[in-house]
Amino acid sequence: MTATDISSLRDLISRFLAANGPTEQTSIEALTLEEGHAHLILRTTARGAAFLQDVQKMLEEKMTQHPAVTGLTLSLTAHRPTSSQPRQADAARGHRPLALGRKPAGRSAPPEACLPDVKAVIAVASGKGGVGKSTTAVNLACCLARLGLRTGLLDADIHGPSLPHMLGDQQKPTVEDGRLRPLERWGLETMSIGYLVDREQAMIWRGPMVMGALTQLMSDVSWGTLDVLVVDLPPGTGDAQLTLTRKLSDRLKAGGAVIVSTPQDIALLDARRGVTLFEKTGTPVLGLIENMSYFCCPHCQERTDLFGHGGARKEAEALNIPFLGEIPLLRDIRCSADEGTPLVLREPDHPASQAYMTIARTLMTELAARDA
Ligand SMILES: Nc1ncnc2c1ncn2[C@@H]1O[C@H](COP(=O)(O)OP(=O)(O)OP(=O)(O)O)[C@@H](O)[C@H]1O
Repeated sequence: MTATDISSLRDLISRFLAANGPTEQTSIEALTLEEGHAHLILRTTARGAAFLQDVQKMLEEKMTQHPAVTGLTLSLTAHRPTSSQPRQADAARGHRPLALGRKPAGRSAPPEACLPDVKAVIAVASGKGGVGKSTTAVNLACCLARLGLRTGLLDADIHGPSLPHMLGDQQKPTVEDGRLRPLERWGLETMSIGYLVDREQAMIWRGPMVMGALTQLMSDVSWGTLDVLVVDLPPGTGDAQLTLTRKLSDRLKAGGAVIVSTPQDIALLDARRGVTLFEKTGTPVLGLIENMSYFCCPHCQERTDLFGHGGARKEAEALNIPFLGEIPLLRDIRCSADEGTPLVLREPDHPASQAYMTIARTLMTELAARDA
């Protein structure tokens, strides 16, 4: 080992942190090199730790490409959070190292158990945007709460959070004991990035920032004990969805994914991609919902199949997954979402509310079967 090796290694780490941020919160606490084995301790904040967990593997790979490095031990220490600062998951409290111990270079530590007091997660997904995924997630979560389950609702759509609007809540969450308290709304524990930052601000976040924010919404929120957490995933089947599904994989095994689609061929094609994504990550698919299934004229009640009809049922059969039900395209559903009171609460006897309730009962039965 030479002083030049240490110095060039230090440079490499600093450049990596500058490129993958947040540098203002992360510094090299210690770096040693003994017979080719590098020991690196990074000091960071709760927010920095969340980012670093996502880029840790890349950093390890970069370091082991350095000619003087044959092995690596990487530890993170977190600053003790102040009362106004949300903290990273339990393992990062105080100065306790996040990832300790020798491990082969290039291998990440096993992920922390995410949401330890949440029994099951139901991820509501769609292959494309605008098909009514959030509307479905909100109404289903309210139904599950009405059925007696302790239910949470997490808006994981960082680029287009709609929960504050759909739940009619513009408050800011408070911080208690270093963690964000979910907002209690309509009997649900709820959290959304939309409660914390301006929509425009979150819109421009790039990949690592999005993943950092998502990690914090799961780990730095005192969700408490929940029977089920409904997660409104971002639309599409990209990296964010894949990473989230992997992070939640434990809890998703006790729950699963619900895919929302409209009846059109193009939307169904995207829904098929969604099924493939969940199969890839070993997430059980609870089924497919056809939203905007048909239009009912509010005046004469005549039914029109605007986008065709029954496509999702056929697609579900072809994919060998359950078909959970159909929700009509209704002005009442749109209006109640815009007014901040989900239809199932505003008009529980409405036929569409009953359709949501039937789907929620099927989901609850499925969760109970997994729990048995
Ligand atoms: N069944 C329905 N009948 C009438 N309007 C609906 C229905 N489902 C959703 N909508 C309306 O369609 C619009 C889009 O819905 P929503 O935000 O739930 O879609 P999304 O798939 O979550 O979109 P994205 O994820 O791209 O933001 C909203 O105005 C919502 O009120």
